[in-house]
Amino acid sequence: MSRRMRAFKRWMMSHCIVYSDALVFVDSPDGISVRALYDLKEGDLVATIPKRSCLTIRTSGISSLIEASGLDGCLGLALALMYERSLGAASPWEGYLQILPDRECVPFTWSLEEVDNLLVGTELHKTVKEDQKFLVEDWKEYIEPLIQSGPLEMDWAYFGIEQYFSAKSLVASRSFEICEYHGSGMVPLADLFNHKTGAENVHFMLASSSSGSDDETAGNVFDASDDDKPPAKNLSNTSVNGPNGTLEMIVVKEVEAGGEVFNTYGCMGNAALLHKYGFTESNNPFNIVNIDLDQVLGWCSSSFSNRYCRSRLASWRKLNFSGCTSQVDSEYFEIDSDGEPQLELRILLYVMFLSETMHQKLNCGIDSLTRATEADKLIKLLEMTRTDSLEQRSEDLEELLLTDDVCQSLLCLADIRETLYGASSLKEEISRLQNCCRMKERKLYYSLVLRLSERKIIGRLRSYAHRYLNRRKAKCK
Ligand SMILES: C[S@@+](CC[C@H](N)C(=O)[O-])C[C@H]1O[C@@H](n2cnc3c(N)ncnc32)[C@H](O)[C@@H]1O
Repeated sequence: MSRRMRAFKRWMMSHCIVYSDALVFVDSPDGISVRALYDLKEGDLVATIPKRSCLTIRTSGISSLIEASGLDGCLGLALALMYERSLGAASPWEGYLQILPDRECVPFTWSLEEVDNLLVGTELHKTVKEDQKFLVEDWKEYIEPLIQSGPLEMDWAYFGIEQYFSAKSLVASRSFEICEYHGSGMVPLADLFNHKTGAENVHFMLASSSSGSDDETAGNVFDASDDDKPPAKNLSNTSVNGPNGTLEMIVVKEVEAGGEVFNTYGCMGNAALLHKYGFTESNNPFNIVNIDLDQVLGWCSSSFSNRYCRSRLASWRKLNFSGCTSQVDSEYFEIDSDGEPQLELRILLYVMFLSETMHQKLNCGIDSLTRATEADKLIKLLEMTRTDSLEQRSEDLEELLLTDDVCQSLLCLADIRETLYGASSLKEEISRLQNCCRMKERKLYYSLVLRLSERKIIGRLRSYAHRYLNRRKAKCK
């Protein structure tokens, strides 16, 4: 066992963190992971972690300054983390802090050149640039004034912009939402488990019956893992609120002796995994690709006049359709991992290609359509804009949107979306990934996995459009 792991184990013991002797902590050049020494069975309680041992804005030595400055959330926690790190051996969390990496390799810590080279075309490119801008703004607005005139002597060496980025990367990738009182916090031990999409072995829970809990409720254990769960990494149900109490770690899926014990950080695609945690997975079923509304409109205006496009877009909007919106204020459509484009995009393209007569008919009846339920709206739209009667079963209705024009425009949009990745072909990127070492070229490796997972979805969008073009051809024969 490594020296830092031994020190961490001693620290856990002195902070009443108790864990099963079936858990083994493996410290390798790839980071720390947790393995099972013996078989773990569903329902086994494998660790208990007192809330008091967690580093939160309430437990940190700088809590009064954080409260007085009105800082909360991730920013407050990042300041607490920087402060405890600045204390070195004098911090009550020293034994825990020494096992943390200096920073997590999340894209907002990359250089601008790396972001531009590795993420261009991907769902993260714009977002990461915005993140970097916002982080600098936050640091200038909230942290810098504390260094210059704060009541504590805060040293630039520990509270500078670099240290802030490092702390934020650790907060993003390792913090858990504990309860309303503590907010999110660094939870020692719980943050040693790696993620596996849809295949986690443990869940973290707030134990409502633990001694010292402020809010003792009927002895139940709160489990944040119900069907419409927040990510299991999130313990945000506040039924057990207050400074004291215990977090528990329970096995939800058995692990054989020797196997790695995984947690889940939630159901998310590779863009979100890379964004928050600095890694990606191959074959992640939650991957998606987005196509911006601006790209769709740009392509439409290469075929139609601007006036024509505006009027078709206005009809689509009058029907109360819209794309998704992001933190960078763009409107976009999702293409799911099977290559199926969001229904709203198919409807927009359908409306774009309506004949002038049908478009006029639609506009005359648009008020009745807006009053229809979501389910009826599509039926009414198709009834109003088609010459033949609708005999299809409802599951086939969406297929009626996929006219030849709509399918052809999906193919064009796929090509346009793909150009954003730059000059390298898909084949070249596959061979780059094959020759890339994950350990030595982490940023390149994970960004290539992201790029390829997105480009594969674009390929599936093409197959989707071809499939419907072929079906229509076959029907016409
Ligand atoms: C909560 S920590 C997990 C413990 C971590 N491995 C360590 O060394 O302390 C989260 C970080 O672990 C790494 N990680 C977790 N799951 C991973 C996975 N499936 N593949 C690669 N890295 C992973 C990522 O660097 C992530 O930001």
